[in-house]
Amino acid sequence: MSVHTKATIASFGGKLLKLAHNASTTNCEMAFNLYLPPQTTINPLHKVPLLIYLAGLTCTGDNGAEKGFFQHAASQKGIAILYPDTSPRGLKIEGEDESYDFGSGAGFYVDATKSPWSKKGYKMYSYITQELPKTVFENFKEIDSERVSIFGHSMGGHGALTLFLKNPGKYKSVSAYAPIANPMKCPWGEKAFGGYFGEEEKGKWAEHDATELVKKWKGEPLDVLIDIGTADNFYQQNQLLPENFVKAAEGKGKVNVRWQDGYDHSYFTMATFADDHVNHAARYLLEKA
Ligand SMILES: N[C@@H](CCC(=O)N[C@@H](CSC=O)C(=O)NCC(=O)O)C(=O)O
Repeated sequence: MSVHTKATIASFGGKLLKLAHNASTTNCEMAFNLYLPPQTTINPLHKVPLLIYLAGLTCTGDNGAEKGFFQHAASQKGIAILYPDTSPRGLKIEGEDESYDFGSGAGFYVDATKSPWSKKGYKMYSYITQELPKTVFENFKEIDSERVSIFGHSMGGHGALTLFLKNPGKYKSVSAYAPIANPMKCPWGEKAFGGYFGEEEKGKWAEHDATELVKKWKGEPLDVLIDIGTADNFYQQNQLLPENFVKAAEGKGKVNVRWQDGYDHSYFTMATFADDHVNHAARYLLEKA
């Protein structure tokens, strides 16, 4: 599947590409950003690994690319970063654009099973795990499809944790900022899972809940980095529930939750700790690969 380039922007010696393609899973054109580090132009035969950043509610692929500051360390380490959108767009579903936490900008990285969302294209799990990476690897031969990691923020932190836990071995590492760690138990998750799966389908909800998934984890010992600000208003409103994830992950490896004093839910937090998250992925994409 071809992609078209809307802009090429120099960034930390590499280039940030603003791209779009027609996606069959989501039934619409999807915009995304891709950062190619300088190593890809210095030696075109040198393949670089890929780090996928999943953004939160209301975001597009632009938020992380423009405010996350991830290109700084990615440029030094020689890692490409993929910034997908957070939902399909413009599917003409009633209610699609009515609220910030459901529909447009709030795909929750799941494949909806409830109509009309399921029929129209709300299939962000398939899009992120299959169609988008396939498109990227076909069009950018300088990226190594065997070395992929994932991280994200808030709804995207939920996406990163669940995609990692549901696909042992597919991603070399995972980290998250302020993830929605137990969506079955918080207002954001209840609304999204009720809408995309149906209120009664609690078994389906559990298939996309990081706290439920980690209880069943049988893969390699975990090494998860999580940053949360002590001034995060959504943590204070019980939308994130990281303690539930930490408890459920006992005996499954390391879950390093760093409480960052005075930091909030915003991209100032992502930017401040960006190098740590890219370096966490780099340990698995470069050193342990
Ligand atoms: N509009 C909402 C808050 C929306 C919000 O804060 N979104 C966060 C992600 S929240 C979890 O997924 C975000 O990253 N926003 C984009 C940004 O650039 O900050 C409200 O009014 O509460």
